[in-house]
Amino acid sequence: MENSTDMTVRRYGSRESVKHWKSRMTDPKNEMHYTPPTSKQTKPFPIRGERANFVNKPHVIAMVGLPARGKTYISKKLCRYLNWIGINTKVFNLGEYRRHATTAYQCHEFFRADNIKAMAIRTQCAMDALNDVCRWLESGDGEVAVFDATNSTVDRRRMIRDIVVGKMDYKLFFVESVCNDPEIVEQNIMEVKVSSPDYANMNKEEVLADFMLRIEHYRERYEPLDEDYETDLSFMKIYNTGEKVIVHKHEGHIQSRIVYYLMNIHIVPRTIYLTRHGESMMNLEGRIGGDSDLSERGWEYARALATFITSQDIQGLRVWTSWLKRTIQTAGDVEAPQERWKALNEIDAGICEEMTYAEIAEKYPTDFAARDQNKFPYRYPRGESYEDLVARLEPVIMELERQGNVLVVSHQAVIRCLLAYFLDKTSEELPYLQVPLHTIIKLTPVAYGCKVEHIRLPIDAVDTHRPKPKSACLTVV
Ligand SMILES: O=P(O)(O)OC[C@H]1O[C@@](CO)(OP(=O)(O)O)[C@@H](O)[C@@H]1O
Repeated sequence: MENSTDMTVRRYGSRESVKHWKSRMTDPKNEMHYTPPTSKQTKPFPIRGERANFVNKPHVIAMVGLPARGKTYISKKLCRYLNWIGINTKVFNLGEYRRHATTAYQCHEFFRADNIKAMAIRTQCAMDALNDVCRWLESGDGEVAVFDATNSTVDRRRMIRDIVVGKMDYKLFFVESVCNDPEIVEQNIMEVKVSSPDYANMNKEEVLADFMLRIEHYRERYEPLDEDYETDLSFMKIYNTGEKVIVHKHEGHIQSRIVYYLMNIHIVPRTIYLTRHGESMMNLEGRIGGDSDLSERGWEYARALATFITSQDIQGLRVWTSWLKRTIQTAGDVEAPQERWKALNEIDAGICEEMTYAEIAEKYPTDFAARDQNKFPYRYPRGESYEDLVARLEPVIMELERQGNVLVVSHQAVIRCLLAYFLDKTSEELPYLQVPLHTIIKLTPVAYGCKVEHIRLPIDAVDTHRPKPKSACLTVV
């Protein structure tokens, strides 16, 4: 899956915190107390669901570790998570700068410690990447930049600290991935390095041999992070993909969240199955929310789902449903341990619960138009927004990251939020993701992303998807 670097799309979080921090740094009159930004008041309509800002000083997360230790995997995953919770994050991968600055990769010799010419290019690339990191954070667009490189010597980390902390006064947190299990390293090389542009013309065996030598060149100079030596640095060290974790001097909310998240992820292969409940009585009437029973066809789907799951013979499967009848009925015949999560309940439509879209448009035309204009932050009066839902679902994501095979039976809006996390979708795309009834969405982790399969079971159902109107002003029901 591609890492999202699209800066034109505003992610869930507000950038006001960073802009405000910048103005504080540049305005000599400014005291250290916080003045809320005023620009929110000029938005086209009040964004009632806007979440609290998390980041009031830009952060650089710098990876550390020998090649093939999962640094890029961690960087991309962390970036996806932070964007999903509303913190605008981007990965800067040093390998890409190096490929850009050099002609086609020849072999491991390029990485020898005594290759002076190559070393000069590599140092320049690191400076260029860091420059871009700082420019991006300075522009106010970004909140967290992940610097994906080996950063494997004390000297390199000192240079990063001098620029990031000394010059820019940003926060800096190092994440080191240590792996001494040769099987994991080899698996990593075979899964991701063989398809690297560096190795376009080599077969798998040649790639493995070359990459092992590349690692040896790095190992000659490798200086792992050490709390007794680099005493001032904030960092965490992850051993063997999470077997052990050490945290040193982490500071503040954002670093705590990063530590907690990275402590929960694992790389054991598994599959996540997402499905909505079977068609409900309210779906048949075109009504949103409520707690109705399944329709005749919904019950049929429940039976077909159980048969499908049995046919897949999924090891250690767990089933999670919401607290609402339609999901519990749908999962009823599935033979696996079941858990009910209130957090998986459908979006609370507040005063619009159990109404049809046409009724809402007639009774609350202003609200209806506001939702069409900007669906993600729109909060139903006395109900929830998609943005609220993402916050409510964070513990579910964290637990999904810890688990093996799971079948989640939930609702249209909830599954959109979960899908957005796994597929790295923006807040604009999220509320319009297609989650049809009577369809199982199978997610299998591959390399840096997820493979998605839609398995439609052959039982008819109504279509509850309401697409984004062409013009938000001309709302058509
Ligand atoms: O955000 P929109 O597109 O309105 O979709 C969410 C709606 O989907 C529905 C069906 O219309 O979900 P579900 O049937 O999965 O419980 C409503 O309950 C919910 O309000």
